[in-house]
Amino acid sequence: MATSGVPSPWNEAPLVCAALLVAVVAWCAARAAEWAWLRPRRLGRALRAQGLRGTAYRPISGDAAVADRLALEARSRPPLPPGCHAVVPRAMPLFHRAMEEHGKTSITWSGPVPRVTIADPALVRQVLSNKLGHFEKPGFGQLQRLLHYGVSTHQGAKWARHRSIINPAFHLDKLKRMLPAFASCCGDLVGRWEGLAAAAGAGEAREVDVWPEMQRLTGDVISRAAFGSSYLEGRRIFQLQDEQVRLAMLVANKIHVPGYIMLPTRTNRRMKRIAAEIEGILGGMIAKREGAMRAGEAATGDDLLGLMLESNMEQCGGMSADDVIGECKMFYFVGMETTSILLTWTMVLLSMHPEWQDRAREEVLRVFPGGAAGTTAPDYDGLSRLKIVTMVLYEALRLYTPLPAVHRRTYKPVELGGVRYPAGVTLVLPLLSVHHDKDVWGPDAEEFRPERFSEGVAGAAGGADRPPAFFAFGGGPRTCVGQSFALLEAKMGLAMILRRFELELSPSYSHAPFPVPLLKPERGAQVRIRKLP
Ligand code: HEM
Repeated sequence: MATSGVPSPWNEAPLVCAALLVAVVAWCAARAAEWAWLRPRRLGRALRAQGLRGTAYRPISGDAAVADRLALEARSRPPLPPGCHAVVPRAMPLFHRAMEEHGKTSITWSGPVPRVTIADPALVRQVLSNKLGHFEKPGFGQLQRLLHYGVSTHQGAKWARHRSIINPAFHLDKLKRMLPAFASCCGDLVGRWEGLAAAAGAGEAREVDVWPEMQRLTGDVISRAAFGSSYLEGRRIFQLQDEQVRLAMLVANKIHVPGYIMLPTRTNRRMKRIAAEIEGILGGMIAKREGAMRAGEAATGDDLLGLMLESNMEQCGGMSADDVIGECKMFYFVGMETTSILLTWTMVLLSMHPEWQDRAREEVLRVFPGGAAGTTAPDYDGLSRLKIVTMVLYEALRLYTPLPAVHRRTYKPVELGGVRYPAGVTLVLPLLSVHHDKDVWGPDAEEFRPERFSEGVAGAAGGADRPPAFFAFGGGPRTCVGQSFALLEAKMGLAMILRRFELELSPSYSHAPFPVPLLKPERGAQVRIRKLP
């Protein structure tokens, strides 16, 4: 049988496939070169051409690897003498060196990627306020998405929609309704400490590591405040997330490999199972609440989940069920560790500075009479009258800023402080360094002096005529949503602890602020507690 001379398109198929494959590989290679190699170099050249100088860190790949190396270096560094608050050189050696050598705007390189560190408070404020929309948060990696994915990671319209739904849950009148939950968790902690102190004998001191104690307290507070009566399920989520974070640390230095998280390694599989379990629990809780709300029950409660669902309903369902799950996961992440760090450093500082401990206790006992035996929980009016305690908390936030740095990326070309930045430059705003800057806070910047906040935050950095330079909660539109929540919780905790216990630094305490990624006490926070008569 004769075959026709017309060529079949199928005969060419392998050729076409091969050509397509070559084109795709070439395109990927060009993009990879552009993003991993050429583009960073171009950005670096554009910045250097304008006179910006910087410090190269030994080239290594990936942010997480840098973080690991910094962590190792910090661990090998000797602790600071107790009472020394000059923590920046120990906690942020890379940025500190860059600033010492090149001033308040400098470049740091880890590999070919330039990052500009900006430590001038006026420029920091300008970036955070983002008046013309030139700055965005840098992209978040696969690992971050697995851990939490909420308002703190979203951008643009999605961020604006989520933020407007979440904001009302943190209004003062709503926070006031959460106070009983705060008091009950603080009461549990105080009860446990009384047991420990009683076991030590009357008038005797007992050593506790306040760091895990404060983590437990703030974990309980966020569980109750976020999930109200479903608090025990909330606690389970907290345990799972804790394990998730520990696993995340194991894979952190491999995560820059594209698709790594998809590989079926044992750790990755466990992380995915955890994420699925958390989402299952949260999904069940949310469905139960939504069902109750649809049935017209006033079942939303005074907790964050209920308030968020209420606000979501008012705004005609701006968030999907998955979005609500993401936001709940985020509350744990951003809300728990930060506040526990604040409380831990505050207690360490009050143990180092007994004169301020006495002043704070006197104030607490004056506002909430009844002495160490006082059983009534502090109310909102009383907490808002605690001026000395507030000053102490602000000074702790200044010296031991829980989030030592925040990051932004230029979204469009922008001029800032006389330098023109192309789009795509990562900016590091080292809040901790700004808070320790002697040019801003005066020659006593490294000293614990809560009185600098006696007129509030605005005039704290060198008087009312100087612009504010306190950024512990960030600033601008992306300022911390939970600021009042955290301060109220910290005041409640401190008031209840101070009126019952005296704190002193334990001889076993080693002063080692540890920066990756939040400013934690690396070797614990051992404090001796003594029950007051
Ligand atoms: C002492 C405690 C806290 C400190 C020092 C702190 C600090 C910060 C800082 C510096 C930012 C800005 C990050 C940036 O600009 O990139 C931030 C954002 C945020 N914080 Fe807090 N925070 C604390 C407690 C809390 C609590 C208790 C919650 C919630 C329960 C919370 C929720 C958030 C959220 C949702 C954002 C993201 C806001 C946005 O991007 O629109 N924070 N926090």
